[in-house]
Amino acid sequence: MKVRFTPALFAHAETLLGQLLNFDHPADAVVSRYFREHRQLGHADRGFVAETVFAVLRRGRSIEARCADNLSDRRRLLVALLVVRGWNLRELAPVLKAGEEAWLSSVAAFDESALSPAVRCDLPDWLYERLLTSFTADAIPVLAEALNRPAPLDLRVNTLKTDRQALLAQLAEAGIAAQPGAWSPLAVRLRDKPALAKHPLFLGGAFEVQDEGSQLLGLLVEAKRGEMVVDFCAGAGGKTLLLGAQMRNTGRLYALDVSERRLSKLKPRLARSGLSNVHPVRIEHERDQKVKRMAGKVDRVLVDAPCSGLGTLRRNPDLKWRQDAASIAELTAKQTNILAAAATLLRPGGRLVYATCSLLAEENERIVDAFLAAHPAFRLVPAEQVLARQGVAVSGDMLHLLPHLHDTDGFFAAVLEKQNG
Ligand SMILES: C[S@@+](CC[C@H](N)C(=O)[O-])C[C@H]1O[C@@H](n2cnc3c(N)ncnc32)[C@H](O)[C@@H]1O
Repeated sequence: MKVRFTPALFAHAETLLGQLLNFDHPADAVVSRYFREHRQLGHADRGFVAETVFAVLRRGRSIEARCADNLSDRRRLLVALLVVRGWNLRELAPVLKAGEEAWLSSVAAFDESALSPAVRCDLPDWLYERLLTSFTADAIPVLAEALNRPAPLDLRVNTLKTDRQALLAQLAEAGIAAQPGAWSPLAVRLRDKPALAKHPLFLGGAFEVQDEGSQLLGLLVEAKRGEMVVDFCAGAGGKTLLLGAQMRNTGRLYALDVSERRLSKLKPRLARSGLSNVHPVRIEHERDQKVKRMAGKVDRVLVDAPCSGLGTLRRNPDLKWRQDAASIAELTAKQTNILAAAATLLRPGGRLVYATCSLLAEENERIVDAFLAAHPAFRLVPAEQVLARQGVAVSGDMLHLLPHLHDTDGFFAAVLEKQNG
């Protein structure tokens, strides 16, 4: 749908950007609140405003460099439209003021090659430096380019209600263009971004919205019928729902989280899904008595740990500006403690999957390596073997999903098994 580009619409983007650049709340929450407060904005207007302010968040450093001494929220937006979204001066004309056309022509001719690599990649210096410990200097711009693009919309078919082929046929009938995902046998990728919240297929529980990479983390658990399974950091239950369906709605699946607010978002999703084997449990912290009571009894545990979320920059570009070395250090301490506590739940022979949506080695393999060094009863099971059994061809002992290689969000996962005896 083509938007009617007017000074009034542009002013909405400017006001919203001003709020976002305070960085005091997550960008998606600020955007949702703004749209709730401005209900007169239709679907296309919202799409324009959200995509344009997100373009500024994604490409903030190079946009600032182009603006140089002329920096303002208005100019950030004009540069984002011209350089990031590829609008031309004729398309921008309805909002341009005197002198801005000439200024934008000089901005378009700006030579980025003199900028530092971190600025060219639109990454903060601390993050660029850390990525250099895992990626080559040639790979980081390719990774950054993928992270700076909007994510596609993926669905996970609910196998309790339907199968992928049937869902694809129903979506086609409803005029929604879709294709099977490239990796997950449960995934459907949509061509566009239709509003789905009121769609009968969604309300009937045929699918949930879930990035294809996130689905692979759930598949690594290989939860089976009749088992006792714990989703230790369940949040709003994106992965809980997949685990419950894998268990064919049998056994017991505990959805733990410290946040009542997040767990409460699981309730309507459970109702749609048709699952009745899920038990949401609010815990105070990872050493809660409710956790201790399950020690040694559980077949499988998923630890989808709280993390920097830097693998999700396609959706949450503000995260790179809202974190620093100190917040990462706090997270790694938390991840270490949660993993150690969650591991106590397993029976001998049981399996734990440690997962994050981070790109940083210190939140990922370093946490797992330290855990294995301190817990000789555990061994690493090659992730590629577990996925190959389910028809997924991704290589690596530990799973690294990357937007520039897999066209998913960035994810990490390791499968750990507790030895018998
Ligand atoms: C990455 S999110 C989980 C997302 C969720 N698994 C999903 O697929 O939608 C991490 C979750 O860990 C929770 N968390 C933080 N500290 C925790 C702790 N000590 N024990 C259990 N959960 C915790 C957070 O509230 C958050 O919901």
